[in-house]
Amino acid sequence: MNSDLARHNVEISLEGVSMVFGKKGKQVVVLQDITFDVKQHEFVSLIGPAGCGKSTLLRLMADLLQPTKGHITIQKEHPREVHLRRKFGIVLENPTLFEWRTVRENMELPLELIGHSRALYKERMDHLLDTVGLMKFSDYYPWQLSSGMRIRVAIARALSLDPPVLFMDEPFSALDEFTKEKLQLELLEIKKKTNKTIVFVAHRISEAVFLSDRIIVISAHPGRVHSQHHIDLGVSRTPQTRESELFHDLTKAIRNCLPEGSDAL
Ligand SMILES: Nc1ncnc2c1ncn2[C@@H]1O[C@H](COP(=O)(O)OP(=O)(O)OP(=O)(O)O)[C@@H](O)[C@H]1O
Repeated sequence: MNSDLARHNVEISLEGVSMVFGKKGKQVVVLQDITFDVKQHEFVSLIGPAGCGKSTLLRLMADLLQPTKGHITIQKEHPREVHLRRKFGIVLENPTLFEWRTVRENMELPLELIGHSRALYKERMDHLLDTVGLMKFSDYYPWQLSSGMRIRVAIARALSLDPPVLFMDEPFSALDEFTKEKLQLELLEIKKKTNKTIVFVAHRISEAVFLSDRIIVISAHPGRVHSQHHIDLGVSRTPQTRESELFHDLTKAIRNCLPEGSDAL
């Protein structure tokens, strides 16, 4: 691919991004000189030792924080502009659902916030409910759902305005191993159906390898891009993919990049 074409495909771009927390005299440089691109429709995971700044990096991209230095663009625009036009969705760890609203009503919340008629979007909501496998549960309340189903509602809510980009911060970390693996497979299905660009803060190396097209390893103190790894496991990943030699080799290669004792195992 020539460089013009490669640039044309860029969805998110970070250039020389640094983040310093604290006031003068007691400043902590959390991220330093971070530069990378995320291509349209790519699934990119961030991984690194605890406290290296992965969530901070995601929050900078999602306009929840402003960088001390450097530039971030999404589709060549400032994240603020993109945020205002609701062109990305976010799913955080332990997402909050409104317990007095049904699954469908929780998903409709972003539409209501910008004054869209719910009736007009019924078809889209039906389609989304189908995409996340919750059609039969649309009238359930959050307290009637399993933890995995609650996360599926949060993903559907983040996609309700059909944004091209989805940011996810360790969305599965609180789930048991069985539910986590099921949700990872479902997320790949959702990705296939919706073709979103996804930036995902991963809890485990194996999770990042299973889900991603590319993994960016962040080193700590300060957080910098340590290395990037293309994950050539193809588009049709199944539970058997986790048993393959390539999967084990990729996981091992990334583990070897992380300092000993990192909790991202
Ligand atoms: N608003 C803030 N003010 C001051 N320091 C902060 C703030 N947000 C994050 N930090 C600090 O920045 C560092 C990076 O935090 P961050 O949550 O981004 O790391 P992380 O890699 O996502 O960690 P984990 O893997 O444990 O979730 C930590 O030392 C944290 O204490």
